[in-house]
Amino acid sequence: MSEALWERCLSGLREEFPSQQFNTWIRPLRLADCSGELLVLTAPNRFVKDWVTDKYLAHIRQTFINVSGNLSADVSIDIAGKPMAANGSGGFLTARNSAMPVRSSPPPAPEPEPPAAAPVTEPVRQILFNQPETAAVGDTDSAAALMTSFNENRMADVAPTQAALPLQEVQPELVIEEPRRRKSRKVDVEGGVKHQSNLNPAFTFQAFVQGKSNQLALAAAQQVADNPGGGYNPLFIYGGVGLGKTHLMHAVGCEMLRRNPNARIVYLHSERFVADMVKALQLNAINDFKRYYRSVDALLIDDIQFFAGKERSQEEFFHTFNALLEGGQQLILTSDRYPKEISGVEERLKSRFGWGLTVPIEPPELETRVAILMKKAEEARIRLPDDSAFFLAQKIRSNVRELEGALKRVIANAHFTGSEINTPFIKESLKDLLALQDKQVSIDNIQRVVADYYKIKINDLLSKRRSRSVARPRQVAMSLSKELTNHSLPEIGSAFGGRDHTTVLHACRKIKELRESNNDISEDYKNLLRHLTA
Ligand SMILES: Nc1ncnc2c1ncn2[C@@H]1O[C@H](COP(=O)(O)OP(=O)(O)OP(=O)(O)O)[C@@H](O)[C@H]1O
Repeated sequence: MSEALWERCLSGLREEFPSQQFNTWIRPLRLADCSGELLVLTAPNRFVKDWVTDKYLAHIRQTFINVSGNLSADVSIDIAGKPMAANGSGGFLTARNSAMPVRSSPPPAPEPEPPAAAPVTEPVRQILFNQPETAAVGDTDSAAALMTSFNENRMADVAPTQAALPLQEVQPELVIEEPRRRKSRKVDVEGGVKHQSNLNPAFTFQAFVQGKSNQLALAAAQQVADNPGGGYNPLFIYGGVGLGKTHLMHAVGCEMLRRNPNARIVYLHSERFVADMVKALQLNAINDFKRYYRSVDALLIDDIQFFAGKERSQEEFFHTFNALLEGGQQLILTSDRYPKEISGVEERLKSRFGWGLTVPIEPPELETRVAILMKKAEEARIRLPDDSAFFLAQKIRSNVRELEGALKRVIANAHFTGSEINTPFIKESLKDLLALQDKQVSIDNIQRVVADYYKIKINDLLSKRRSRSVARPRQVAMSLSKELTNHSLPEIGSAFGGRDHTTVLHACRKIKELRESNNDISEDYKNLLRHLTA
């Protein structure tokens, strides 16, 4: 009975929350008890408990009151620490202790330790790394030789060779003329393996601007930096391009290194992991590869979606992942989408991605974009008037990388021409970019075209009317706005008569569903898309 009540609450909550929020916060909750008026839930760890209590408890309580019909019903949330009610959905189970990540399936048997590695032979060294035997790698330690070289190879595409710099000596700064370089930092560890962190010392927590769109990801990253290998392992950050995932991941690594300069932290892009593995396989050096990646304190892998379709790499990563988790070493992963939505990646990996904490990062809203610009200007030691920051933030909405790129262009122009930065100067410096932005489809334009197409008034789209003849075109227009513009869900909601972002999300889902099941809607949508993007 109590389970049925909780299931009904869950269905209600699933309808009300965007899937991201539901999957991250509500789904991991487990029913512990439901006696009379009190629904007792457990959260997999303190972070989830605190966040849900703060943000969602009132909502859950209201839903419980609605489904139970008991006006004085209450909800409490505890941290999972005892066996919980059986419930197959979601990715959490109680782990060794309440602070540990919780698991959806029994942990896999640990893989046997790789046998002692054979030395890297001279031909191998030369073929792979183009290095003579005298290269500065430990000749007697093949793992060190191989992996140092892997990393030197890796660094070749991102940075010229540089002496390692102590982190605290590096001031974050906005480099105008040249993209900022990553500093490589070699760390000696037992067995002689040298790790190169590849961390960008400019990507710190201090340099990261907090906003509504990223506060959760930032809070989670700070928790991980405070307690690496603890309860939030792996930390999985997902969201669109240029929104700060890599920055946050580096910030954790930088903070860990600041606290413990001997920490072995390795950052790499997933494609590099694949490339290294392929090389290791070709050279019969896979055991060195395994030993290297399993001997880190923290492994940070960016854009994990690039593992899609690469089965052998997934297999290797799967074992590395398990070994690191078993060893209490921290994993941080990023992806452009929610783990379960990454296609071409094995289910067992996807489910493991959700064992720790999965947090979204969203496009920043206007205020955050302005704050980011002010911060970047401050770092570059230039004066950016408020109205100019506001103007730029209004014009460039897509992502932070583009925003930063636009500011860099303005700064460079000002530098070369000796001009003062103000709004007219920005307009002049970015006229090509701004013209392109203006050509992009706007919500206004979408509303006008959709209203014309369905022969209704624009005001109807913005009104509260719910008749099918108006509600459906409104949903189509919302869905097109999501697809064709860079506006966030709340921004779209507000452009449609001040609606909530959940209404927009519901509209997008509904239209997606209808386009698959209803030929008329599918045809209408295609026509409108064609018209708007012609
Ligand atoms: N909140 C923020 N505060 C300050 N800088 C930010 C913020 N968010 C993003 N940035 C900056 O924007 C740029 C792009 O961020 P980053 O590379 O982390 O994006 P990403 O989400 O990893 O993108 P991709 O998916 O393309 O790898 C970086 O220079 C980063 O410092």
